[in-house]
Amino acid sequence: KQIWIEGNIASGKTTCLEYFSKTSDIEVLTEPVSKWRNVQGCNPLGLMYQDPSRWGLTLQTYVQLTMLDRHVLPMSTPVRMMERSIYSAKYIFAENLYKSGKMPEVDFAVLSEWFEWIIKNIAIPVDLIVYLQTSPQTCYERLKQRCREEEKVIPLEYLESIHNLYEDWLIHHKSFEVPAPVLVIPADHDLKKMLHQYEENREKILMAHC
Ligand SMILES: Nc1ncnc2c1ncn2[C@@H]1O[C@H](COP(=O)(O)OP(=O)(O)O)[C@@H](O)[C@H]1O
Ligand SMILES: Cc1cn([C@H]2C[C@H](O)[C@@H](COP(=O)(O)O)O2)c(=O)[nH]c1=O
Repeated sequence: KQIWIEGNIASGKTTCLEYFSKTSDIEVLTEPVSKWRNVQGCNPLGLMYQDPSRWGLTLQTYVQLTMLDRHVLPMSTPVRMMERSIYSAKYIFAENLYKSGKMPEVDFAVLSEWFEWIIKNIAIPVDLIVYLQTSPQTCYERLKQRCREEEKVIPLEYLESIHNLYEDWLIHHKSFEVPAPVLVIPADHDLKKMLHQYEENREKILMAHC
């Protein structure tokens, strides 16, 4: 079973995965953010936030590669939970850069051709998408609390755009094809309630498509 945990920046994906990582026979793959912050001594994530028009393609190309690298890892347990996917990198983040006028058309076209080639030629199986649905305001507060250096420049409006793209994709089915059933978990609640909800949904999540 392959399960993707999707949601806005600082919605609680890593915290959710940490919780499930305590279960035996589950492999948890977190996002390779450390790579996005340091590739051979360069920081494409930081560069993108400083100057998205110049560095958006650089970051998104690297995100696409590192996500693909995660997707093709052989499974070592019956269940794999992965933080986001090559799909959300493209449908949410690259799309946001392009739609907001910060990614030039030619950059978006090249990235899109790469993406289309990958999903046509390489199997990227998924059984369930768990969407942690938050308000942008909650994410904004959690983002400030987490205090990742590169993200200090993120305004609330950025989280609103990411939120709207997620909602159009996974809730309203208005933008792109959704590759698996979606389980929506309301995620504005405090940690105690979130852990309770994860427990309540444990079977639904781990038995995806049985
Ligand atoms: N339910 C919650 N209530 C309050 N704070 C939370 C909750 N879940 C996570 N956090 C905190 O919010 C920040 C972002 O959470 P994280 O799990 O890293 O999100 P993501 O992986 O989606 O970016 C972290 O500082 C984390 O400790
Ligand atoms: C997938 C993806 C992510 N990013 C950025 C967004 C955030 O600043 C970090 C990921 O952190 P999170 O707390 O796990 O959401 O990376 C991006 O710019 N482009 C992408 O495709």
